[in-house]
Amino acid sequence: METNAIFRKNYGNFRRFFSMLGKADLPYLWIIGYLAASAVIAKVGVNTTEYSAALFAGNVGLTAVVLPYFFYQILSLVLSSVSGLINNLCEARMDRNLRRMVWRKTVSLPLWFYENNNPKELLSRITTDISSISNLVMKVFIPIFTTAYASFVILLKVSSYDGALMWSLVVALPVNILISFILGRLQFGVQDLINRRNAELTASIAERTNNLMLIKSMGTETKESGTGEERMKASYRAAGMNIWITGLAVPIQAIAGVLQTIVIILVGRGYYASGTLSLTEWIAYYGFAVQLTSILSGYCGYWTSFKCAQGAVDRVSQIMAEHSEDLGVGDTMGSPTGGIHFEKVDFSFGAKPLFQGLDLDIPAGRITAVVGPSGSGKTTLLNLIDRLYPLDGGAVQIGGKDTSEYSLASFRRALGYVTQESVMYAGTIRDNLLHGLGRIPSDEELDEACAAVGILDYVRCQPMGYDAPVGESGASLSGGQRQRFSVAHALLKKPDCLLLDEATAAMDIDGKAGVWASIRQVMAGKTVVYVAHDAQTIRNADYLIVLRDGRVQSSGERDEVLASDPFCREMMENGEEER
Ligand SMILES: Nc1ncnc2c1ncn2[C@@H]1O[C@H](COP(=O)(O)OP(=O)(O)OP(=O)(O)O)[C@@H](O)[C@H]1O
Repeated sequence: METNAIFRKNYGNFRRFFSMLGKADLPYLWIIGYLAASAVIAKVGVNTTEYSAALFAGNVGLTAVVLPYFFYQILSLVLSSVSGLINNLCEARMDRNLRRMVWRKTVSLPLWFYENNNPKELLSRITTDISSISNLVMKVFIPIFTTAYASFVILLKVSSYDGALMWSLVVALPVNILISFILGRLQFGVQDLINRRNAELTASIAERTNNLMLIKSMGTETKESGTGEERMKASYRAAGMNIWITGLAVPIQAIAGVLQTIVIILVGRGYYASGTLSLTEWIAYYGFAVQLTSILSGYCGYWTSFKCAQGAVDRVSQIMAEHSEDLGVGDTMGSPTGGIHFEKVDFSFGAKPLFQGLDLDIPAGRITAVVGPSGSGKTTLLNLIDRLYPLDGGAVQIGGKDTSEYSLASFRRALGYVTQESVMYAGTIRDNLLHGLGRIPSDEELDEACAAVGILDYVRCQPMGYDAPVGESGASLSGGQRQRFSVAHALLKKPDCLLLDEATAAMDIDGKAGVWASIRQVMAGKTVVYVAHDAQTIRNADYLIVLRDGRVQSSGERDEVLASDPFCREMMENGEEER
């Protein structure tokens, strides 16, 4: 958690928060509507209180008191319902707009950002944190203004009875604020603990349900259920503390309210007894005092919500402050001619250097395999060609031109990349094959691509054909089938340069041979770079590069390197033995 830069506690950065709100296309007109309705409600509330005071003081004139009282009561009710509705609508719209903005930002962030930040935590930024922020704005910030205005209207009215009388309402203010502050801090502390305990419980359960197969095969069910129960107990203890503190807060606030009422009654009684206040004013004064007390006790809740949302504000505004990848800036990449050249490339993951001054040539129009021991930098090499990470130094060139001069969008369109994971989305086979293609190929073309990778028979066996669902992340497919669809998808893209990271590793021997024959045919005359791990796959290459510890150990024509490089010789010998 400490390594997670964006989740560092950095309270108080409200400049970033307001700049984020400024970009969120907030429903300003609705907010203004809400503020206007609240201002009218404050005024109407004063009238309602005064007419009800007159009524209870015995003035029961139908047109002078009773009808206006009904009118203001109904108006107040209608306006309160409308303003409540507007507030909720504003909050929902704000949720939507903020989520849209943060999601757009999130997908445009560079890859390293996701590696430095836990993706599961990022999900909760877009869901829970944004809800807290919308709630903070609509249920705390804006009501602070509206209730402050309502208090001001009440105080103004009371001061119109007698200037000094107003101070009797204000005198209890510091005590109320202090109580709100202390209770708010306590409640925030416990709420924060509950959130952390619940997050730990959720993460623990999610991790274990994802690894049920491992738990069962290791026979650790009892141990794991004990771990889950410990987390549940911790969560229960935090909830218990919350119940006690809330239970304590209610009588404390009630006692503070009673004390204030005593002050109000004693002061008001004196004014009434001396004839400074009429009976109607005395009742109205009491009504205003009760309203003001209830407004002030609401500030305790504002404080808690504010403190709870502060972390969310900080986390989300830090995401928004990150630099996005600029997809459109640079030259448009046409069909690259010429090989790939690494010119004194430096690259490190954090403080750990991987490539230092790496020089490397990958010939154009040929198939090049990158081999080497685990951790030697093969995958990273492909990632750097695809510009998934920024270089620390040096340049990667294609056809003599620095790849960073091309716009990312056109560059990545020209390249096809099948990664180690063969990522698939929950959708249909067609959705996955068409994903990001920017065109809709005919079924014949889909058939051709699927036949090339030996998966057409599988598609034809599906009652829904290309419209058959593949399950969450392609869960209803085998690893080899996912790889075949991923290669088919890359071939449909018709790339000028194809990168494959162990893209056939999960296929059987015959399957691999068929797929490689198709790749050779479809990519004839174009550049293919792939990571190979076994003796069979390595034979598909024309050219070989052997990496070791981030350096090129050997490179050259396949047969020459196979004969001379000790790592390749060992790999081939092991491969022969396995046959
Ligand atoms: N996201 C990352 N953050 C930190 N270090 C990383 C990251 N990705 C890779 N590395 C490190 O960089 C080195 C090279 O990793 P890379 O995945 O490129 O190796 P590889 O040769 O493809 O390995 P394998 O054959 O096991 O897939 C390794 O030491 C690895 O631990």
